[in-house]
Amino acid sequence: NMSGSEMGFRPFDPESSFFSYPTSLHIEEVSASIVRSHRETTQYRPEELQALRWKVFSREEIHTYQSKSVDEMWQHCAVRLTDAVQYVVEFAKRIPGFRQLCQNDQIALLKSGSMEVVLVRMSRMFNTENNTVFFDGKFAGTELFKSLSCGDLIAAVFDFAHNLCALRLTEQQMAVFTALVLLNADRPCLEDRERVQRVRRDVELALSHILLRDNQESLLHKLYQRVPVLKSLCALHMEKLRWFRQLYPLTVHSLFPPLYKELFGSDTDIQTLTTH
Ligand SMILES: CCS(=O)(=O)c1ccc(CNC(=O)N2CC3(CCCC3)c3nc(-c4c(OC)ncnc4C4CC4)ccc32)cc1
Repeated sequence: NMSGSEMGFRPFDPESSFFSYPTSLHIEEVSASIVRSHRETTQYRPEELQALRWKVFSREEIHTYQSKSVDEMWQHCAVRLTDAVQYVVEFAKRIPGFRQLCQNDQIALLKSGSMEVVLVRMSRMFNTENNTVFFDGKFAGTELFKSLSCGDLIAAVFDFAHNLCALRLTEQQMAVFTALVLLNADRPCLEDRERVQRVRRDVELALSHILLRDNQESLLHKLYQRVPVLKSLCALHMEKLRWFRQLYPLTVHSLFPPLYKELFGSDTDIQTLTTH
């Protein structure tokens, strides 16, 4: 039988960056570490969401949300979104290799990728039977968000969540896919693209490895097809955010969570995102 090196599995030597194939053991370690980080940084476990499945908002509760003013509802949503983004930041920091990227690249990846990961994670909190998403402790339909006056955005978000939820990703598949969404070497203003690409490659191998093991290789294509939709959702969201900021500059400036400036402002304050 052939020896290890003849079989093409050179020992993974982190120094030699030229021909270093990660061994399948290394890829297993990368997957396991990402899945563990995912489990530690998702606010609700699948079984908890399953138990809450039929906890939907009453007509009165929906009415209360719908009677909020535009800026009240945006503020309310902003708090929920910031909470979700904070968990994504924690997840990113635990992806093998992410912390080794320079701080500016970590921030650039989070600035452009954290909302996309929030949207992907929303699909695990979606109930395709009654088209509701888990929000504020119960499952809500699109009508609950009426006072945001962003019907097209909310409809598109629900549509995306529904389609992704229908793929029935396992937690492991979801974990590695969200790590891939973050480790995008094409993001704007990256200082060391090759470095991001190298970290990404191990995660790409991890996803293919997991899908192969689950006998679901066809999912890879379907997942990659969803990435441009994610991008367009975030672009639509940024459009709405600009519109909202024009109407309610004070709200955005004073009441939106501090994370706002880092993720959407120009001056990137490194503190909140990368400390604690
Ligand atoms: C990132 C921190 S920040 O820079 O300070 C910041 C930046 C932007 C905003 C304003 N956008 C906003 O609040 N949005 C947008 C969207 C709907 C379109 C895309 C995601 C969304 N979604 C939710 C949300 C959910 O948030 C966790 N969870 C379940 N469902 C939903 C709603 C059905 C969409 C809750 C708020 C929310 C607020 C704060």
